Amino acid sequence: MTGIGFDLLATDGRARRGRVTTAHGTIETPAFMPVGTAATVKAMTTDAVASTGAEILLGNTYHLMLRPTAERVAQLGGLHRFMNWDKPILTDSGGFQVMSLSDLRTMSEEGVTFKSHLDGSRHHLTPERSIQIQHMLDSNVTMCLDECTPFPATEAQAESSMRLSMRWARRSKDAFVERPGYGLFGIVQGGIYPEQRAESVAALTDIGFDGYAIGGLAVGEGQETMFRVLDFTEPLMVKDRPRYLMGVGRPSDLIGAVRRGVDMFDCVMPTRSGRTGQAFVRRGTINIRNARHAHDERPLDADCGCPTCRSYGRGYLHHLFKADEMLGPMLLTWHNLHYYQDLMRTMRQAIADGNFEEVAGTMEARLTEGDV
Ligand SMILES: Nc1cc(CSc2ncc[nH]2)c2nc(N)[nH]c(=O)c2c1
Repeated sequence: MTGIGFDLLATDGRARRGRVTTAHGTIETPAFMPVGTAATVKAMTTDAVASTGAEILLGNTYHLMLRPTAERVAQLGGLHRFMNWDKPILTDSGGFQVMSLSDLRTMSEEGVTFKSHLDGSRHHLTPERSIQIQHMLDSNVTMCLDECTPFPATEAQAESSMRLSMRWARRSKDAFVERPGYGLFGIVQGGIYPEQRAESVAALTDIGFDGYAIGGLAVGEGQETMFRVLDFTEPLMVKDRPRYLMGVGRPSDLIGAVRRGVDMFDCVMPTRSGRTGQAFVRRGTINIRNARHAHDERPLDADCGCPTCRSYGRGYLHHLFKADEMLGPMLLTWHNLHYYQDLMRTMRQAIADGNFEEVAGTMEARLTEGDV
């Protein structure tokens, strides 16, 4: 097997059931990838992450190059060994995080120069350097260095930004070291503009990648616009390679994007909001800090089989957050990640069974019931 393998196992409308094969194991798709930014999925051990059903997690070039540095992670055996995760890892290329985290950054044709948000030290990230860092991390899925076009952007701005990313994609591909079970994904840009999105898909397909991410979405455009961009972009993408929608999303985003042919997702929502006391449940969301949960002995979600819902009531979880006990963020993170994996498992089964629309419609309706 050269690069990353992908088998399309079933389709139901535009929804796809597939399997990605890497040197560190397989990933059933549609798949949700928990975010492990600084070599940890916050508040979770890797055994706990694996117990939720996650088969791949995300790392971040930006964070790891600053601390502890890619050289240190490589010296300590690579990211899998370093963080005790022996399944697949996908790493983002760093451009998005530079724009969202660091200040005093300058973009050029060569790459991006920025100051570390940790200690103000200066760093330079080029397509070549990003690919080299991801190789040192021993990442199974490497992402091209791209510029995530801001929203809103004019069509001219989106075109210029996308074309820079396409030139960087070519340089990323030239710098990538091919290894069996390891792959490089291109990232489609183009803002909300059909012609720009089409040009980007064509450019990346012409270069040739193991998978294709859809970038430049989940940047404030809203769900309706995101789905509209997917509706005219996805049909242009090759069917025999995985599609990865970056930074998405809430449960209703995942359902709508699977319906539109997306295979892989990542989002900080289940982990970040779990730490703030927001639980995702089948009927919507619960903010456990709300006083109405203080006396409630029911679990977060009666239909959830996670360790949190099996053993703890809302009243206890409410207490943990009010007392600022670290067990609170741990238990809500664990529940949210388990719920997200249950959602993906349900959609995978529905596509295989040929009743995706019925199952998805029922889940979408329940999400709006509220008053959980
Ligand atoms: N919305 C969004 C989110 C991310 C971060 S995905 C991620 N990295 C680490 C965790 N999660 C993106 N990353 C890149 N490279 N390009 C994008 O267009 C883009 C868009």
